Formats: sequence, structure tokens, C-alpha cells
Amino acid sequence: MTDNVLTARDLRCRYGAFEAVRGAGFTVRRGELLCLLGTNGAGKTTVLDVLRGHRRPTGGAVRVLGLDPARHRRRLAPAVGVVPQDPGFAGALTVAETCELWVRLRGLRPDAGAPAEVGLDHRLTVPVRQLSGGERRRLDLAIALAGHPAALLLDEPTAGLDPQSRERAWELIRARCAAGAAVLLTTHALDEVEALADRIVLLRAGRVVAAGTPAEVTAGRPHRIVCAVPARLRDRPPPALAGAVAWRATAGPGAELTVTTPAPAADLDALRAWAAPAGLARVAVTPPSVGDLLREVPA
Ligand SMILES: Nc1ncnc2c1ncn2[C@@H]1O[C@H](COP(=O)(O)OP(=O)(O)OP(=O)(O)O)[C@@H](O)[C@H]1O
Repeated sequence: MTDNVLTARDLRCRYGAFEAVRGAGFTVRRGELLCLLGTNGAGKTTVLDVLRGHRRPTGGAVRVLGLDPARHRRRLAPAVGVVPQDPGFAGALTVAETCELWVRLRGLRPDAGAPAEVGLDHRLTVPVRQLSGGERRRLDLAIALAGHPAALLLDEPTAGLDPQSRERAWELIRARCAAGAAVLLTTHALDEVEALADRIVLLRAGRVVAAGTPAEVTAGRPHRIVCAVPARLRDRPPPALAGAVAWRATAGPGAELTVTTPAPAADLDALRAWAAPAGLARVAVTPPSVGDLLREVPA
């Protein structure tokens, strides 16, 4: 039996003449969290809509637990928890009623404990229209997590949450993953990627332009050395370095030097030798990050 819970193969999706997804492929296995990343309009929500059976692809195929979600939406509903980008709650229903209604719509028995999991147990009798944006997001998450689904499709699940609620949401998502759920999550928050992602898929204009673990997608990319340089070194030409050098004036007498380099250890040694005996101050060496990759991907 395969461990693949979510699969997309050469997925294509059109809105009229515009092709929003142009041959995307990936898998998410049991117990794995994949972050689907990309700038606004890259095609992330479209991919999630196809996986939740709300949109038929115009090419390629997706499978959720081995089934075509467009054909087996009802059968898959109990096994797939979704935090949609824009939930459609009725404002007049209370938190408890909303939770019960949506959990039933997923073909599950109502779970009175679901709101408590996301810290909404004190708001059960409050109409949804009176919830804050962050509280609504937590209600979405409560409904998605109900019934311990095998797959979670989470479209910016922590958008608008305060820091404490985000960390609580991360804990819940991590726990579900550890218990075997396959999670596909979109986010624009880099700390969320760092906190959660086992693997990332980066979309650009509907195509996958990078895929792998954070270490894999950043491998071979440059490190950044930032250091403060005493004023009198400002006029001394820097040594020959593997990396590119940029100076920045600072408020004080010295300057800040940034070296973007594929050889951080050798360049740092060369800089230290150059700066002796006064030396460098506030030296920070930053390894490549997924954030660097995202910043380089144009829309
Ligand atoms: N119903 C629609 N009709 C026409 N075009 C659409 C429709 N929905 C999305 N699009 C277009 O498809 C492209 C992909 O949109 P999508 O919502 O999937 O992007 P996204 O990566 O989720 O963006 P964001 O980060 O802003 O949520 C965009 O150019 C968008 O304008």
C-alpha cells in the first residue's frame, strides 16, 4: 500500500483562456507537511480547490487517498479537513451551531470538543458575526481538524491570528502530522514555513520552480556575512573574496559590510585578516533560507 495521500500529476487548470496552473506535480505522504508557496496569484488556492474537489482540472490528475476528489467529494469529506481561503459562515449561527453544521456537512458526528481545541470554548454561544477575524480562522481550523482526517488542506490557516494563537495552531497541526495526517498548507509567512515544513513546493505562475526539503531547495545558495567595519578601514580596499561585497553607511563613524558568498568560511577568514588588528564587530553569518528563495521569485 502506498503512503501517498495527496498526489498531483501534471496538473493544469484554466479560468477561461487563462491557465492558472500549468503542469504542477507533487505528492504528500502520510505524516508529512508540505508547504505550497508562491507569490499572490501563483496558483496555490487553485491547486487546493482541485484537491478538495471544488474544481475539475483541465489537464493532468489529482488523487486524494487514491480517489478523484471531483468524483468522490462526499466519500472523501470525512477524511479531508479543509481551511479554505474564504470561509462562508452564516453570521447569525453561534460558534457551537456553526461547528456542528459544518462537521455534519463533512459527514461526521458533531464533536462538541472541537471549539475547545482551538481555544473557542468560551465563545460557544456567540454568533459568528461577533467573532474577530482571528477567532473565525480558529473556527475554520476546529472544523477542519474534527474527526482526525487523514488529509488536511490548509489555505493560509493562521492568517490574522495573534502570535499566541498561531503557535497554538502550529502545535495542533504538528500533532496531527505526527499522528499520521498528510498536510498541504499554503502560507506567506516565512516563520511558518520554518516552523512547519517538511518539504516545500514553490509555484511561479502555475509551475513548480523548486521542490524539496528546506535544506534541499536552499543547497548551494549563498550565505550572507554582515559585519561592522571601523571607520579607518572604509578606505582600504577589501580583500579578494569569493562573494559580492556591498557597503552601507551607518549612523556612527564606521560602516556595515555585507558579503553574499558561496564560500562563507574562507571569506570570513580573509575579512578578519584584512581587518586585523582592529578587527570586525557584530559579525553575523546567515545561511541561505527559503525566504531568500521566495524574495527572488518574481510574480
Ligand atoms: N475564478 C477565477 N476566475 C478567473 N481567474 C481566477 C479565478 N480564480 C483565480 N484566478 C486567477 O488565477 C491565478 C491563480 O489564483 P490563485 O488564487 O490560485 O493564486 P494564489 O497563489 O492562491 O494567490 P494568493 O497568494 O493571493 O492567495 C490568479 O492570476 C488569479 O487571478
